[in-house]
Parts: sequence; structure tokens; C-alpha cells
Amino acid sequence: MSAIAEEARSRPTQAPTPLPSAGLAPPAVVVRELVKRYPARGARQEPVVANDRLSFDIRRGEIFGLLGPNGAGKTTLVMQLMGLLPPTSGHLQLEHVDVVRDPQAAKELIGFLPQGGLALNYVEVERALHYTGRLRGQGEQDAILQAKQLIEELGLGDYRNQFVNLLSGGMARLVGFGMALMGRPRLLVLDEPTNELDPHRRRLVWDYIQRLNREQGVTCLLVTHNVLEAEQVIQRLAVMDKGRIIALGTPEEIKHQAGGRLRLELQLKEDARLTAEEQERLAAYGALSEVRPQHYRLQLAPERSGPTSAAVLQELGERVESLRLARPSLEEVYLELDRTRAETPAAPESLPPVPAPPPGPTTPSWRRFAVALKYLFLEHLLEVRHTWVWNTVFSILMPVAMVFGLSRIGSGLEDRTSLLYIVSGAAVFSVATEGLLTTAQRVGLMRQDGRLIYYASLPINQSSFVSSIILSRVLIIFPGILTPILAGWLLYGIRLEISPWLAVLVPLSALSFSALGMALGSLIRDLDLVVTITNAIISVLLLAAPVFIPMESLPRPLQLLGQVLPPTYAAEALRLALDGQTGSRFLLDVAVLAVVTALSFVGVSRWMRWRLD
Ligand SMILES: Nc1ncnc2c1ncn2[C@@H]1O[C@H](COP(=O)(O)OP(=O)(O)OP(=O)(O)O)[C@@H](O)[C@H]1O
Repeated sequence: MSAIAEEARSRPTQAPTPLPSAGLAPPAVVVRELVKRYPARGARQEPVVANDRLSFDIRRGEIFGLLGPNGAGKTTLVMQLMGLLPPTSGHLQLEHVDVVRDPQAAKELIGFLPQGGLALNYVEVERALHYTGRLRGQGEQDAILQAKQLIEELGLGDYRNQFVNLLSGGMARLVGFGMALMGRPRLLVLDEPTNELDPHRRRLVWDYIQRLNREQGVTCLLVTHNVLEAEQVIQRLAVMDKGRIIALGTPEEIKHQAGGRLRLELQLKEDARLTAEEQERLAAYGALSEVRPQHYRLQLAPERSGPTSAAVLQELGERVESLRLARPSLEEVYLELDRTRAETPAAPESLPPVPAPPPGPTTPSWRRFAVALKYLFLEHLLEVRHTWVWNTVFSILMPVAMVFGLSRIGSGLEDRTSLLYIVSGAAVFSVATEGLLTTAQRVGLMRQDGRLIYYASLPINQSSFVSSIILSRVLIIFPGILTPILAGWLLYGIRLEISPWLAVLVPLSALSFSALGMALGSLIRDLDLVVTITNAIISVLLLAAPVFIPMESLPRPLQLLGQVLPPTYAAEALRLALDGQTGSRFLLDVAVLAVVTALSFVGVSRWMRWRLD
């Protein structure tokens, strides 16, 4: 084990800097004895303790770095801070909000840049920023102004009208950074903000973070692997490993904790070498390593640096090209800590008690809900531009279904019953494909590492998110219902009696299929393939049954299957509603649909939460 790591281990590395004494800002983030244990996935697997009794504070107005190797537990910690993942035990507080008790309020305090993926993917850059601002509670004018300002300041001018999902990885990252800044949050959580950025833009982001911190006192939690660059901006940091904090303090303190050693960089002239005896003698002064040919490094205690330099010069004389004393960089200390992966003691009980949060959670107002609904809905509608292929296929399929239906029934549209069948078939086809498959695909696309990116990066709640999806699906299916009704009326003079129950049935069907779609989207990984296959199956099912093939002609098992499929119920109920009939059969169908809707909705809410853990 290296000397640095040895010293680091022997010191109480997890002891956080005492907090907040006179003159220091009170903490913006308080973490106490935080444990997150993921349950075992299978009989043979052990539960994973991703966060193991973490305790630390982030002061208001400080740039705090969270470092650590892959799998150290950083993202798990961030997800808990965001209120997206409930801790197994322990306490988390942001400003005065108890995150466990009121995760939604916690989310509203934070501007978040997730590690990968972005919400609002299917709109232009300027709209993505503008909508984010509105969703974060900004006024219309303010959101537009800040979006324009950020586009200028982040050098996104050439991309303002490009769709976010078509940007390069680096540019999308920069847009994500801009989205995190919308609404001017007092607390920023940035997970790898400079990933995929070129050196110029990396500098831009680091400078921006520093400026925000200096001029506006924004508190920033930075999760990064880029220790070299982060060292320029972070004021304090925690190094995590295996779910624990193995070092905590300012960069200088951590270097000191790690031994406070200096590096003597020795460069020999060309062809010069150290003999084995010389190496042995030098090693007596401190840990010696050969960095590359002719370049040696000696780790020294500060008080030995003067005599050692003199001794090296005297011993090696003419062969020395250069001799330089340097402090270790944070990266070197980090690598040293990382290499040893020390077993560290649990957090000492020396932190101040958690300040009591003020009573009563802040609940989002109906206005907040309405704004979220509006902008998410707009985004869903704008997304239609991206699915034009599917929409074209869809709009071709619809008339094909009609023609096919007509020839099959053989009576043409003059026949009122055939029109009813066609309309209900077309409606259910649209409800099911739009609701189930498009939602599944959408949720699948928005998912990243088991989380829904929307939930992670926007302060919206589940009900506005789900309602916006349903609303957009309901609107999208209306043309499917209206086309044959209008065609029947204008071309053949058939007037259908339309029950007002249709206003209940269509949203009910859309709700039920959307909920099923969300469940599907959050469960299945390779969604493209699944969607294609399911699409084909559902298309055949919906085109063939129950519209064109009489139930009675099907084999018994298929009949039973048809009975339990929500589309069957929806089709039959829609047909009756279009005809203005509300008999007991109709009410039964509505009841079944309502039960399916309720069950799938409860299932989805329980399943998805904010993150699938
Ligand atoms: N949903 C989950 N279920 C089970 N184990 C999980 C889950 N999410 C994370 N883990 C495990 O918890 C540990 C910490 O993971 P986490 O993603 O928090 O690490 P990280 O420090 O963010 O890693 P990286 O730097 O690679 O992003 C890992 O061992 C990981 O396998």
C-alpha cells in the first residue's frame, strides 16, 4: 500500500469539517447516516449497500464535488437528494425541506443535469429551455428572456431551432446544462456536466459554474470523474468508494489528509540512468517511482524537501537535466485513494444536529399542475412531427380498414350498422395503438438506467405527467373517430346518434391503454423490436376482430381472449355509444373498462414511482 494511502487511511478521513460555526453559511444540504440498500435481485444475489451511513453537509453558496470510482454510490446519493429514490434509513434535508417527507418540494429547489438523457427531447433547443423554465414555475416572459440569454451565453445560437434529439452528444449536454439553469435555482446538481464536451466548451461550463457561484451565491453539487478540471472549481469535496466517504474536505485538506507530501520530479539527461544502488539510496528519502525513462518521482515529507534536493544534486551532479518540487494534484491523491479502496471507519458522530424543518409540506398548486399539463402536452403534440412515418402509416391504415370492412360486410357505408362497426374499429385501433404502443415507446425512450428522465430533471408530479400523455393521446385519436363519421354523413347521409357517454368512453379507453403502455415502456428494454411485433399483432387483432369477424365464428379460446381484451370492450362500448344506446350491456362494458383502467393505473403508479428501484 502506498504511503499516501496509508496515511489517508490512518487519519479520520471521514470526519467532516465541523459545521457551521460562526461566520460560515448554514448548510444547503444535510445528509445524516444515510443508508440505501438495494434488495437482492435473485436468490443467489446479495443486497447491494450503495450508500453506507453517509454523513456530510454542503454549505450554502459552495461548490461541492462528489468524486469516486464507478459504482461508488454517487448516483444513488444524488437520486435520493432529488427525492427520486427513498433512502433505506437516515436523514436528508435540502435547505429546510425534509426530502424523505416531501420529495416534490425538494425537487423544486434543484436545477438538475442528469448523467445521461434529457427531458423535452422532441422540441427545438429554444423551446426546450423555455418549457423547462415554465415547468420550473417561471413566468412566460421571464422564461423566454432567460432562454434567449442562455442561448447566447452558452454559444447555442446556431442550434436554437434544432431539435434536441438531433444534436450531437456534446451539444445536447450543453443544452441540458442550460435546462438545469432555467428558473435560476439556488441549488444545482450537475452529474458529469462536461462529459462529451470539447475543451473550449468544457472551459465555458466550468467558468459559468464559477461565475454563478461567485456572483449569485448558487450552491452546486458536482458529480464528476474529471478531477483534474474539477479541482479548479470545487471548494470542498467528498471522495466515495463502496458506498462510503473515504475523504472529505477542501482539495488542500484532502491532499493534506493524504499525507501532505511533496513530489520531487527528477529529469535526467538523455541516456542517463540511475543504478540500482542509487535508486536504493534515493528511496531512503521517500517513495521512489520511475514515471517514464529518465524521469523519476520522489514523494517527500515537506520538511525533507530541502535536504533531499541538495543530496540528489550532489549525488547525481551533471546527469540531472532538471529538478522540480511540486505539490500533488488532487487527481493524484484521488487515484492514490482510489487504488487502495480502503476500508474506512463509519462516520463519526461529530456533526451538528439536523435543523428542524418548518412544518407543513409545500404542495403544488392547481396552477402549477395546469402549467405542467400545458407544456408537457405541447411537447407531446410537437413530438408528432417526429413520428410522421408512423402517422402516415396510421392514416393509410385507417381508410384501408374502412374499405376492407366495407367489402367484407358487402353493404357499403349506406348500412348504418357497418358504419358503426367501422367507426368503433377505427377508434379502438387509434386508441390502442396510440395509447399503448406510442406511450410504451415514449416511456421506453425517456428511460435511462431505470429512471424516467422527465421525473429526474423536471419538478413535475406524476399526475401532470400522466394526464398530459393521456390528453395528447385522446386528442390524437379524435380524427380516427371523426373521419368515418363525417364520411358517412357527407357521402351517404347517415347520421349516427352519438351518446354523450362517448365523452367518458374515449378518455377511459385512452387512459387504460396509456397506463398499460407506460407499464410496458418501463418494463421492457428493447422496445423497438417489441413495439414492431406488438404493433403487428394488435393491428391484425384490431382490424380483424372484433370489427370484421363476428365473435361467434371464432374458436372458444379466442372468444374468451377477446372478452378479456380491453380493446374488445372499448370497441363494443364505443359502437353502442355512437348509436346512442346505453343498455345494460353497454354499462357492463363501461364498468369493465373502468376496472381495467383503475387496475392498470394503480399498477403503473406503484411500478413506476419516480424511479424503478
Ligand atoms: N436499481 C439498482 N438495483 C440494484 N443495485 C443497484 C441499482 N442501482 C445501482 N445499484 C448498485 O449500487 C451501487 C452504486 O451504484 P451507483 O450508480 O450509485 O454508482 P456511481 O458511483 O454513480 O457509479 P458511476 O460513476 O458508474 O455512475 C453499484 O454497485 C450498483 O450496481
